Amino acid sequence: MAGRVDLDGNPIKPMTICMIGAGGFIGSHLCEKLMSETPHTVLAVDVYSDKIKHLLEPTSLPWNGRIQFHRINIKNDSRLEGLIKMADLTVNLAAICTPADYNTRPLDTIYSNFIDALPVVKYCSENGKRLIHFSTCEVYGKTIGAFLPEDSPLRQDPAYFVLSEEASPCIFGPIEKQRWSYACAKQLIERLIYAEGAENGLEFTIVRPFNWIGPRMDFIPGIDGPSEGVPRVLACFSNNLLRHEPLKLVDGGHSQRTFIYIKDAIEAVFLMIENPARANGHIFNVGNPNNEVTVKQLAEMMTQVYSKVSGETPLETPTVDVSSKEFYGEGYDDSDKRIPDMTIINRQLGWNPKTSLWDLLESTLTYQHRTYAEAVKQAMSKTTAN
Ligand SMILES: NC(=O)c1ccc[n+]([C@@H]2O[C@H](COP(=O)([O-])OP(=O)(O)OC[C@H]3O[C@@H](n4cnc5c(N)ncnc54)[C@H](O)[C@@H]3O)[C@@H](O)[C@H]2O)c1
Ligand SMILES: O=c1ccn([C@@H]2O[C@H](COP(=O)(O)OP(=O)(O)O[C@H]3OC[C@@H](O)[C@H](O)[C@H]3O)[C@@H](O)[C@H]2O)c(=O)[nH]1
Repeated sequence: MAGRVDLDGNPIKPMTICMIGAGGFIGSHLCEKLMSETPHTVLAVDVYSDKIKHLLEPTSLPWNGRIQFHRINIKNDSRLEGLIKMADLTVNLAAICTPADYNTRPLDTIYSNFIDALPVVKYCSENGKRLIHFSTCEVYGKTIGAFLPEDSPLRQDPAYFVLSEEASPCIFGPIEKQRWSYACAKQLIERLIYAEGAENGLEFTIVRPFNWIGPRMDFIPGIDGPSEGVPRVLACFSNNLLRHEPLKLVDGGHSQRTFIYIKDAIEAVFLMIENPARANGHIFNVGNPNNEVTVKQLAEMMTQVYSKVSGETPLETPTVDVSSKEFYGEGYDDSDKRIPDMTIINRQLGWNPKTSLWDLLESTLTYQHRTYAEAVKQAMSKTTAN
């Protein structure tokens, strides 16, 4: 840890970071790396702490005293401003961010992603504190290419699908497609933060994650989350594989995504944290353009990788099609394709992702199997006995 320098060769001073949503998937990985590799202190704010319990106890851990957990719901807790004032930097990760909620709980989604984030922005701006805010690749919505005729050669032209922070428009569906409640709320908070920067000098960085995946993402229904809950695709497919049931392809699984390993993505956030002069005032795509697949291809790959890591033979029919209405309910819609333009993050931070989709699935599914296989087996035998 001694002699750590930033990208311009300046020594990095220990800082205090108020991390809101620290108990979630991304927060837990950030906290882990901050504790093991830096001298920084974290004021970890969340309503849950299960995913960072291993960092909080026992008190003999080498970073004891550098991480404090504050069980706070930011909707209604006056302690928040004090914590932001105590810190040099606030990282805001708190949000409802699972698509199954966007069309079924649109009010909670909008409140969580816009209204609840407002005081955080205000406290940072009023107290002259730096803010790193987590937005989403969903602010781009659909690609321009999605509106071209199916057989148009322009669909192959990157100008019609690569998503660029400074050039791409944000294209959402109609209001009755409540899927876009999340993207729209995230877009508005981005605009507010940008305006605070322009009018009041707020030092900010906005992160747009493109499908970060890895261990500790979401939950396995009925094991460490509600039986009827619908997590994001990694956990949905993991659950199907653990239960030896077909993976469900929503509307045929034709949508395309680029997946990035959480550990690669965290490196990018670290560079932002420790290089304010290069990160302030910027919006960054953080993804892996080399890891693009259709959801159907993802299902096929996960089936193959899971068979390798678990030693179980895949089902003869490993996937089944399901309509989005049946799976998510009324008001669902989808992003067609998400390839991040990497120009700005390359230029400002010299960062590039490293891990291939196969490798990241292998380490992630090894973790899923080790963590959940036994519990799922027990839960299934109990259900059969009943
Ligand atoms: N994982 C991805 O690929 C991805 C993609 C795009 C955007 N993001 C954004 O990154 C952020 C973190 O995502 P994640 O994947 O870690 O999700 P997550 O659900 O695992 O983490 C969010 C955390 O915020 C906490 N939280 C929510 N509301 C809160 C409140 N009112 N008070 C206190 N804590 C609250 C939750 O308890 C949870 O621990 C979110 O803002 C999300 O929109 C993530
Ligand atoms: O079991 C499933 C689950 C999901 N899917 C499909 O898989 C794709 C990816 O679904 P995810 O649940 O991971 O969520 P999305 O990629 O659509 O959105 C995510 O992207 C960025 C973040 O802001 C959020 O974490 C989330 O909104 C979608 O096309 C979805 O319809 C399936 O085909 N089967």
